[in-house]
Amino acid sequence: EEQEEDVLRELRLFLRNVIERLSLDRRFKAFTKPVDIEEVPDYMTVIRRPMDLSTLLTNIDEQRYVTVGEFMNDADLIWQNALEYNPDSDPMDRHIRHRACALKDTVRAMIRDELDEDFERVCEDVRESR
Ligand SMILES: O=C(C1CCC1)N1C[C@@H]2C[C@H]3C[C@@H](O)[C@@H](O)[C@]2(C1)O3
Repeated sequence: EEQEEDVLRELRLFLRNVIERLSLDRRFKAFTKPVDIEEVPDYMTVIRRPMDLSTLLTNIDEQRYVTVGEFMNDADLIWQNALEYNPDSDPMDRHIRHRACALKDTVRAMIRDELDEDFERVCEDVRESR
């Protein structure tokens, strides 16, 4: 009912704000758009579920996330894929993995610091009711 739509609208606003702030952080520029498969032809053979900040934003607007947990499952793909595709000891891979770890920690800190537990519980109740 209306109250459910109010909760989901507030969730979308919170998640868009998280992505906006991540996208402004220069460390995370490589995560803002899908990996260019012309530039990296084998990427799709290694990474089954590509993800990036712009795709997260599209998913929010398409109302795919009813809980923060569902959003986190996709957000985690961004850094997990980066660690998987860039595992080598060369400086470029290490640089990407450092930024991937920073992205992981930054998202978790934002959620821990800014998401009310009771609000997430209401979102989970909405999910269970559907
Ligand atoms: O994994 C990634 C992105 C970095 C975080 C996501 N890429 C795979 C390629 C390997 C490395 C160097 C360039 O070839 C560039 O195309 C990529 C992009 O970085």
